[in-house]
Amino acid sequence: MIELQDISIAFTAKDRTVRAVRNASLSIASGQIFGIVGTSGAGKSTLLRAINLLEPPDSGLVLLDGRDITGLKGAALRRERQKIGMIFQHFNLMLTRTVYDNVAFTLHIAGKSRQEISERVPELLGLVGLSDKADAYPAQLSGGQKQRVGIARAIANHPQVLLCDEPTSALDLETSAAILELLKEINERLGITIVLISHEMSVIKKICTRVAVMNAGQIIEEGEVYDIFATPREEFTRQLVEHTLNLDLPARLTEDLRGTLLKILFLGERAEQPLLSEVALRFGVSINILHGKIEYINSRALGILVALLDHDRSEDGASRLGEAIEFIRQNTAHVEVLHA
Ligand SMILES: Nc1ncnc2c1ncn2[C@@H]1O[C@H](COP(=O)(O)OP(=O)(O)OP(=O)(O)O)[C@@H](O)[C@H]1O
Repeated sequence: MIELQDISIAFTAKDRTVRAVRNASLSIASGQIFGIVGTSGAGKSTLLRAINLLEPPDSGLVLLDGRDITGLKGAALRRERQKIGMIFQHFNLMLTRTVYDNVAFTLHIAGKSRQEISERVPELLGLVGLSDKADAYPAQLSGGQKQRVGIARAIANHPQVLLCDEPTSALDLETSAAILELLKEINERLGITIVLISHEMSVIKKICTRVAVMNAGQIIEEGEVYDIFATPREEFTRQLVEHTLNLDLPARLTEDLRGTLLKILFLGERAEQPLLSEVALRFGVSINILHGKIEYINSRALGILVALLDHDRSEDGASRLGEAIEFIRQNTAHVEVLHA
């Protein structure tokens, strides 16, 4: 369990002080893949680096399994840091050393014998899928392969925790997905707790179970990834989520609309049921679906539809439309009227 209690970190350069992290508190359960998301400059990196005290907090506490490690220095700090591996956006490999030596170096620093190193490095390279690259230099590797070396190095000393600082931001989409899969596998197979920061909600969605949202140095919202996507509380979070779900309609679709345009959210099994055809039959309204998708987040379905409802010109048409919208409201997670 990692606990951050009321962490604040400020940087002063020349006469300017930047309050990078402001009163941030988090509990991260062991075995979890925990995400921290926010736009550039939100303070994510600084908060992540507080966990292994690369960025010692000005105030607040860092607890690892209930032990306060905030004030540790020297050998005691180095011992704690062995329990926390880290990977970086730009990999931070030693360019003049081979893949084998990059990984071996970490083991050497931790005091492992030659024998232990010669057994452990091939095991690690196998785990990250680089058995055939032991003698290659970083310059000979693709971005994804470099990050695999970074991961092998970070988990070499059997850490409890792996900190990931924008681990896929320098990679293309496909490679990024493969690296996230590898991190997931490491979490499941080795039980290592992962804390990952990203500016992309899509990365968080793929791999994390819980997420904290940061804005201007503060944690503004925290919860299960599914819940944050389904019902974000803060406007800032809602915008991040909407951007990821990509529900923008082309302008021409919303010009000269006749009827009521709804955004409807279905959760869990409801996302797979044909509610709208039932509504059309029951209330005699027309339904035109303009946009829709079902996302699966941690294997739970989240359905989103943008639909235009309209009524005929009969006397009770308008009231039937009202009843239809109310029925949808009662049978789905959330209904937003985009245009009436
Ligand atoms: N060593 C430093 N010295 C001075 N200012 C810093 C330092 N490190 C970070 N900052 C400032 O603190 C704020 C938070 O930076 P941080 O890197 O934690 O944000 P971030 O959310 O990780 O963003 P990014 O993804 O762009 O790195 C920014 O305004 C940044 O300029």
